[in-house]
Amino acid sequence: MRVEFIKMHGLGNDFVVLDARETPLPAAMTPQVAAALADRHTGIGCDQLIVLEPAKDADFTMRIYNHDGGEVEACGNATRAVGMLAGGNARIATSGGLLETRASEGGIAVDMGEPRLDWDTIPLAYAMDTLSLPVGWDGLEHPVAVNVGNPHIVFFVEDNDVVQLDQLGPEIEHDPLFPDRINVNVATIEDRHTLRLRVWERGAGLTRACGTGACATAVAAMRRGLTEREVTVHLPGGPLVIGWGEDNRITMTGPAAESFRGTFDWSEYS
Ligand SMILES: N[C@@H](CCC[C@H](N)C(=O)O)C(=O)O
Repeated sequence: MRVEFIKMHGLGNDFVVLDARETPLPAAMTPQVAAALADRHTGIGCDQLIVLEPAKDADFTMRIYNHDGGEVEACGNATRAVGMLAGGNARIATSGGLLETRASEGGIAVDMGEPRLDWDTIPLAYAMDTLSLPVGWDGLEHPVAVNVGNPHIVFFVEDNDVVQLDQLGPEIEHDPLFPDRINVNVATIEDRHTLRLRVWERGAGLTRACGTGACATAVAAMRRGLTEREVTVHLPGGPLVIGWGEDNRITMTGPAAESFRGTFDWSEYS
């Protein structure tokens, strides 16, 4: 059976979107099918596979699968992309919580909800101060841990361009300190309004941008008193504006785009 897909991206973090709001998929999505579709050599190719389904208390549900097929709770860039697909304003149910998008001058703005900061909500394997974990990996030390729907660890360094993230990223992602694994962010503070960020994503590796990584890093910088409560985060794929309001909610604003549409034969992937 042929299934339609939409290829989208947010700052080069790319997605295959399967819109099952009206027509269900031929069978339930599995990690194996998701990984096969995400494969850049033998599938369509993407960092994350997104499945949209009907919802009771929201406009629709967004299910998120990493490049490796694992289902996860949140994806900031995909939230902007599917918000755009829905016309700008949408209430989207995810396993990480309800997210709201609206069309804005800078593209799509998303209310990403409240960050979780306690060690067991990250989650970490042991009780620790999440503002400065007493751990380090080859020069990367004393990170901040933040959960913004998904788990992140943030290192502040003098020059994030020189960090060997392709080597340290997988080591940190799989460290037993992180029972659910972790997304790894290395950031450099430019000034009180500007950050530079590179991200090793759990289950996807190095990506051009990570929306939740930008949110987690902004919150980490604000908790440390390094920046103001609104910052521009420059990722390899471009900038996102992140605010952390007095109401404790995070707002992310940035672009999203559709690349192309197509169809594939479900039986080839299942
Ligand atoms: N690209 C995403 C994050 C996708 C999920 C992440 N890799 C995880 O495993 O939590 C974003 O834009 O936030």
